Amino acid sequence: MESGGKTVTQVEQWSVEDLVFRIYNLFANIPPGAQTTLLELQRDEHIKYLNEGLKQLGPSFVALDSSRPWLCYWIIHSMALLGESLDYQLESNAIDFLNRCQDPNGGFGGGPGQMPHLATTYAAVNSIVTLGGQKALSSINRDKLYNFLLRMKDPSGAFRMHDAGEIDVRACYTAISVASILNILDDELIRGVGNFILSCQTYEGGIAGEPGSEAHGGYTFCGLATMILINEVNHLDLAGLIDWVVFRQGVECGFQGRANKLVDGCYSFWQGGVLALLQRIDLVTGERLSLFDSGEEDSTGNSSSEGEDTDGISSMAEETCHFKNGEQQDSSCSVNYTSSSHTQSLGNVEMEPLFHSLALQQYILLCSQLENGGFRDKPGKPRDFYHTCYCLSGLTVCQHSCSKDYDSPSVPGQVLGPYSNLLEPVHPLYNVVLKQYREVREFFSRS
Ligand SMILES: CC(C)=CCC/C(C)=C/CC/C(C)=C/COP(=O)(O)OP(=O)(O)O
Ligand SMILES: [Zn+2]
Repeated sequence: MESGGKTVTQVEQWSVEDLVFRIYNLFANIPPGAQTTLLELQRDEHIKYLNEGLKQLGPSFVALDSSRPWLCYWIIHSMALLGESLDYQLESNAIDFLNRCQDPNGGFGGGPGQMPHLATTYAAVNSIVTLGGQKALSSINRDKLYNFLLRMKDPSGAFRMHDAGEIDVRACYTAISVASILNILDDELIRGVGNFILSCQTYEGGIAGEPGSEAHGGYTFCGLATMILINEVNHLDLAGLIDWVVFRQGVECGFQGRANKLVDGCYSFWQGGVLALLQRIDLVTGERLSLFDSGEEDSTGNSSSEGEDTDGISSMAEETCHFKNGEQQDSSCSVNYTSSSHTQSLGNVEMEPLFHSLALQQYILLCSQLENGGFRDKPGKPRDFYHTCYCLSGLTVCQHSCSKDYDSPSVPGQVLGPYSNLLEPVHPLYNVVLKQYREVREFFSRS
């Protein structure tokens, strides 16, 4: 087949410029009916690919031996995004397997008997939350997990990935995220984290993994989500952050992770998720940000100070709509950007949607999706479960980017391709599907 002067066999070697050309050509030359087919999410093929992956997670599986909870998360979360439930036996095997990765002194390792690590703890906890139900949720030893988190805390307040391991923004995010979702977050875990993240925001506006390094989308997501979870997001230079991240969406329509690098499907979530969070800061934190800035009282009549307000965390995690004149607006309230604190810090500029969501969906569906299932970084690269998870996560963030709150039905115009492409919504702070997030909040609010 000829397309734009290149044969299909050449497509896999196409450069970024060729990709743009390909996208334009596809839409210029193909009749409107056929365009929809090209943009169709290949649900059945993705589910087949993911199910095959789940079956391989058994004891004979040796690849990525120290990242097996990650494989569980990437596959189980992808299935949940597609609205697909797991086979009963596979689900039960996954719970047992993750339980065997749990260290007797708290936290989860990369496999049974491996030392506990914050990244695999985050992956295991998010997998268990996504599996849901009494058996899965009660398998987490929260007391021991809390002790593990305290052990990972450096005297500076930041976290190490593992015993004697590196201190970085990922470690802070994974620690705070699991503590928050399991309802064990307290002042001691929060102490010093905000200052560490602030020291990682660079002159470019994005956030680096550690002080002095280059801003990167993966760390920027981790840093921003952490600052929201600990109720200190107003300390970041939000105008600089927005400025950095909006320029990471390239002419190819996908996102790059850092300046002067190629776009990659996985940044659809890391960078798209940053924008989803920034757009919703008002929604997730109420008007507390502006109240912090001015030192005024909050809507409940309490004057708040940052860092000590754990109630702010739960109110945010329950997706509180913003309060006006002491009255909580109902769930139909609209997000009023002009009244939000971050627009104040931007000089009251009225905010448009922060990224081109339809264009990003186009990159994900046309360039990252494989017809026979799975997603990849870009054409020419093979599919894998990591990219499948984060391309699907980016897709749902796009589809719900204009919703008033996380689980309002997506506006049809926001879904590129057929409406059957619509995925389950996620809670963007944790990247777990909203339904499962609700279940875990309810489950652990009792204890
Ligand atoms: C929750 C959790 C553990 C999050 C991890 C976040 C994440 C994806 C961090 C990215 C790390 C990084 C610097 C990659 C650069 O890789 P590269 O040089 O191959 O890619 P690039 O050229 O696109 O920058
Ligand atoms: Zn990638």
